[in-house]
Amino acid sequence: MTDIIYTKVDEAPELASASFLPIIQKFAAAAGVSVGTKDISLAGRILATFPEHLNADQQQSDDLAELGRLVKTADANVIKLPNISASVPQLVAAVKELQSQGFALPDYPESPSTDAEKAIRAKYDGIKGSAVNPVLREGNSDRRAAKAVKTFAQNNPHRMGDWSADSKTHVSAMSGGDFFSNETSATLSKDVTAKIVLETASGETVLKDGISYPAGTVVDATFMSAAALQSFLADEIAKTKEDGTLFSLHMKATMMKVSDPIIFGHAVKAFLAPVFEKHGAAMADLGVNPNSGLGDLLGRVKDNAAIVADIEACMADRPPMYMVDSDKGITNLHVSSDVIIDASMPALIRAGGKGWGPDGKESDANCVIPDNSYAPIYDESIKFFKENGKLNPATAGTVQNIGLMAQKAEEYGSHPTTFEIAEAGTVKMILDDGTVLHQHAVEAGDIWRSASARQAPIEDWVNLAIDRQKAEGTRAIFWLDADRAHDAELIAYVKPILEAKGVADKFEIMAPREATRASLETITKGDDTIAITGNVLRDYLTDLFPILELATSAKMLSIVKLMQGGGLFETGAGGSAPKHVQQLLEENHLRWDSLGEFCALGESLQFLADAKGNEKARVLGKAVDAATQGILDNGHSPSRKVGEPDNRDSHYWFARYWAEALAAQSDDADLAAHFAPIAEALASGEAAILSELAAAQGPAVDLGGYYHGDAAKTAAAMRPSATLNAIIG
Ligand SMILES: NC(=O)C1=CN([C@@H]2O[C@H](COP(=O)(O)OP(=O)(O)OC[C@H]3O[C@@H](n4cnc5c(N)ncnc54)[C@H](OP(=O)(O)O)[C@@H]3O)[C@@H](O)[C@H]2O)C=CC1
Ligand SMILES: O=C(O)CCC(=O)C(=O)O
Ligand SMILES: [Mg+2]
Repeated sequence: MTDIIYTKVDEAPELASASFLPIIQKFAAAAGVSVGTKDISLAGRILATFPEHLNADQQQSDDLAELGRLVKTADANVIKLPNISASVPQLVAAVKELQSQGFALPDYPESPSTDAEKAIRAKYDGIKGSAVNPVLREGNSDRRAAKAVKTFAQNNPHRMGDWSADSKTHVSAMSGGDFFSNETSATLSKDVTAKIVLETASGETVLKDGISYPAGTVVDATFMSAAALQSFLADEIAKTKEDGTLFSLHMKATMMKVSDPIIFGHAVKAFLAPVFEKHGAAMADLGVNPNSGLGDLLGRVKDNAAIVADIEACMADRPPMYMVDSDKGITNLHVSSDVIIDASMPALIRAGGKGWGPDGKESDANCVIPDNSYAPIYDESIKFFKENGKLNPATAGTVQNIGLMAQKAEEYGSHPTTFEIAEAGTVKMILDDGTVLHQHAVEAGDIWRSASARQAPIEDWVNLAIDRQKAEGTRAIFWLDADRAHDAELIAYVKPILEAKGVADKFEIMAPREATRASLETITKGDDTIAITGNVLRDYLTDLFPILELATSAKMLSIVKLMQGGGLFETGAGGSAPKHVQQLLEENHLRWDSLGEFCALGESLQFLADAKGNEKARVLGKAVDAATQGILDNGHSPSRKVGEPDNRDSHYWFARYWAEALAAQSDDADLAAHFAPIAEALASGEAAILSELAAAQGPAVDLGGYYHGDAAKTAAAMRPSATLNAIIG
C-alpha cells in the first residue's frame, strides 16, 4: 500500500488528475512519499462488479471494497475526489459505452423478471446513486474555507445577483403527509436485531429481515404519502402558472437513491398528468418509467405521433419549466441527476433568485422541495435576502460545518430500509423481543423509510464540534429541531456531553429555520459561526454557504477524521461538474478549479507527517500551502473562457510555486537542493510552457470515451506542454 491514495474518479476532476497527479507523484517521490491510485469511478466500479462477464485481461479489482477496509484502519491516508453518484440514465449510458468498447457486460434490466435478471439488477443497484461516499466516510465531516481562501474571496468578491423585495421566487414544501411530519424515532437501550414487515388484509410480507443495531442507536421511521405528494405537485403546477414563475423541482436523487427517484417520477407524472391518463397503458408498453425522467420518456414515445402531439399540447398548457440547458431543450425533469438540490438551490440564490427558462431568459422560480424536513433552510435564506438584499462577499464572515455522517448516519444509510409500498396496510419495525418499535398505516405507493445513527458516531460528532469551537472561538449552533422526533433523540445525546465537558454555554441549539437566519445574520455582520448538523444538512450547507461566500464549493477544505485514526481528505464540497467536460470536449478548455485538491494534498501530507513522523512529508506539505497561497495571490486560478488560462495552467503555476517553496526552505537541505534546479527549470520554461498550453486550446477533443476514456488520449489532451512534461517526466 502506498503512503497516500489518490482516487481515480470521473468527469472533470479525473481530467484534472491526468495533469496534476504526475506532478504530485514526481514531487512526493523526492521525499520518499509514494502516491498510488484506487479506482472508484463509475466505469471502474461496474467492471469490478461483473468479472464473470469479462475476459481475464478486462477484469478489474474491487478497489472500493479495498478502500472500505482501509478506512477502518489507522493507516488510511486517502485523497478522495468527487465521483459520479449515478442515476439510472447515467448508469445505462456507462454500461452502453463499456459494451461498445468490447466489455461483454449484461444490459441493465429495466424490469427484471427471471432470477438471473433480478440478480444482475441487484448488482447494478448496488453501484447506483451515492454508493461510494457512505463506504468511505467512516468518520464525521469537517468542512470549512481555509483562512487564505476566505481572505482571497473577501479581497476579490465574486459577482452576486441582486435580490429585490418583490421577487416572486419562493420555496414550496408539503404541509403534511411527508417524511418530516410522519417521523417517529427511538433510541435503543440494548443491542437488537429487527425486521420490517408490511401487514395487509392478505397477510404479512417481510420487507427486510436481520437488521442489527447496537445499543444506543437512534432509529427513525417515516413515510411519504403518495396521495399527499400527488395533490401537492398538482397544486404547485397550477400555482406556478398563476404566479408566472418557473416550475422547478429540487431534490437529491443521487444521495437519496431509493426515495428521491420515486418522488421525481411522481413529478414527471404530475407534469404530464393528462398524457399519462390517456396513454398510460401504451406508454407502459413502450417501457416508459417516469422515474427515469422526461428525457428517457420522450425517447421511448418519439415514434408515436398521437402521444407526442398530446405531450406537446400538455407542455404548452403547463407553466414554463426551469431548464438545465435551454439551448438543447433539456428541462428540470429530463434526468433526476441533472438538478441536485445541494448545488442547484445555492446557484439560484446566488443569482438573486433567478433560474433559466425555456426562452433562454432568467426568471423567478417556484422552488418545489416536496419534503419539509430541510426545505425551511432555503425558504428562510430566500426570505432573508428579500428583506436584506444580497450578501456582500467582501465583508461576510463564514459558516463552517461539522456534519454527522460516520457509519452511514441518518438518511445516508436508509437505502436498504426504504420501500415503495405495494399494498395498503401497516408497516411495522419489530425487534427480536417482539417490541414494535415503529409502525405506520400506509397506502399503496407510499414511500416508507427507516434511517439510523449510531451512538459512537454521534458522540464523535459532538466531540469534534467541541474541538472546532475551541479552535475557532466563534458562535456554534447545533441545527436540531426539538420538535422533530429524530432531532429530539440527538439533543438527548448532545446536551449531557456538552454539560459533562463544561462547555454548554458555548453552544446554541436551534431548529434549521432559526439557525439559518441566525447564521445569515452572523455572517452579514462579518462574524463567523459553526453549523453543527446532521448528514443531509451537512451536504446542503457545505454548498449553500460556500457558494454564497466564495462563489463555489470547489474551494472548500473537506476533512474526514476517520474514527479508527486514519485520514480521508475530500477535495472541495462539490461534484464532478459535467458541464466542464462538455466545454473541454468542444473547445479544449477545462475550467475545473483544483483548489480543493491543493487544500486536500496539503492536509494529507501534514497528516502523514503527524501520523508517521515523516518530517519530509511535513516539508512537502508546508510547501503545498505556500503554493496554494501563490496561486491565490497571483490570480492563477482557471478562467471560464476558452483562450484564457485553464486548469492545466494553474497546475503549472502550482508546480512552480511548490518547487520554489521547497527550494527556499531550510528545514530539509536535501529537499532544497533537489528542488532548486526543478524550480529553475520551471521558471525559465515559463514562456514556452504557457504558449504550449495556450496553443492546445480551441479545437474539439477526443478522449475515447466519456465514462471510460482512453488513458493515452486523456494524457495527451491534458498534458500538451512538451517543455513541462520534460521537467515532470
Ligand atoms: N463528493 C462527491 O463525490 C460528489 C459527487 N457529486 C456528483 O457530481 C455530479 C454532478 O453534480 P452537480 O450537482 O451537478 O454538482 P457539481 O458540483 O459537479 O456542479 C455544479 C457546478 O458547480 C461548479 N463547480 C463544481 N466544482 C467545481 C470546480 N472544481 N471548479 C469550478 N467550478 C466547479 C460548476 O459551475 P460552472 O458550471 O458555473 O462552472 C458546476 O457546473 C453528479 O454525478 C453527483 O452525483 C456531487 C457532489 C459531491
Ligand atoms: O454522495 C453523494 O452522492 C454526494 C455527496 C455530496 O454531495 C457531498 O458530500 O457534498
Ligand atoms: Mg454536496
